Amino acid sequence: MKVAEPTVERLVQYRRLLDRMDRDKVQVISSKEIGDMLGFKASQVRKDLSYFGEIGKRGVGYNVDRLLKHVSDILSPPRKWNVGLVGVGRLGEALLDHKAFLSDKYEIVALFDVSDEKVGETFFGRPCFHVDDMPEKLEEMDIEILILTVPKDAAQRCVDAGTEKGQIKGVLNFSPSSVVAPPGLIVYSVDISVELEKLLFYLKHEGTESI
Ligand SMILES: NC(=O)c1ccc[n+]([C@@H]2O[C@H](COP(=O)([O-])OP(=O)(O)OC[C@H]3O[C@@H](n4cnc5c(N)ncnc54)[C@H](O)[C@@H]3O)[C@@H](O)[C@H]2O)c1
Repeated sequence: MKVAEPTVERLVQYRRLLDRMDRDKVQVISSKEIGDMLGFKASQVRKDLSYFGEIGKRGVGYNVDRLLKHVSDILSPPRKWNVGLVGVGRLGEALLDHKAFLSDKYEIVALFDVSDEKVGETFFGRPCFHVDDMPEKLEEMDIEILILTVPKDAAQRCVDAGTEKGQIKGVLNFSPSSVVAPPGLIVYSVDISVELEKLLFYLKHEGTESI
C-alpha cells in the first residue's frame, strides 16, 4: 500500500497526541478535538483515520485507547526493530543521548565508526564496532535498520556494507548525499536545512496552507 508522506507524518502526530491523552485518562476524543490540537481540519483527521478501516462512529467520537492501538498498528507492526547507528560524531552522539530516541518500537543496539578512538568503546551503553565488521555484526545482532550520521563521502560505502548480506530493510540518512540502494531497501533522508527552507517558503507565502 502506497501512503503519502504527509499522511504518515500526520499519523505519527496522532499517535503522539493519543498516547498523551491515554496517559491523561481521556476516554473519548472527536476528530474536531484532534484537529484543533494539531492544527488540522476535522475532515482531514476523519479521512486519515478512516483510510485504514472505519474505527469511529459519527457523532460519538473515537475511543482513545482503541484509536491509539489502531494508529500504532498502522505505523509499525507489533515488534521491536534493532537499529545500528553509523558515525559516532557530533550528530550521532546527540541522537544517542536524546530521550526522543527511546521507544518501544526500536532500539539503537550497536554503533559503527572508523575512528580508532571510537571503535571498541561504549557510548551511552552501546558498543562501537568497526565499519568493516558491519555485515557480520548486523547479522549477529539482528539489526535491520541503519541510521547514517557519517560524512557525505562515506554514506554510500556504509549502505553497501550494510546491505552486503541483504538484511538491512531501511536506512535513515542524515548525511547530505543521495545513496544508491538495492531494490527493496527504503532510504529516507532527513535534512534540517531543507525543513528550514520549507518553513521560510511558508513564511514568505504567509497564508499558504502547509501540508
Ligand atoms: N540532516 C541534517 O539535518 C544534518 C544536521 C547536521 C549534520 N548532518 C550531517 O551529518 C553527518 C555527521 O555530521 P557530524 O557533525 O556529526 O560529523 P562528525 O565529523 O562530528 O562525525 C562523523 C563521524 O563519522 C565517522 N566516520 C567517518 N567516516 C566513516 C565511515 N566511512 N564509516 C563510519 N563512520 C565514519 C567519524 O569518525 C565521526 O565519528 C554529516 O554528513 C553532516 O553533514 C546532517
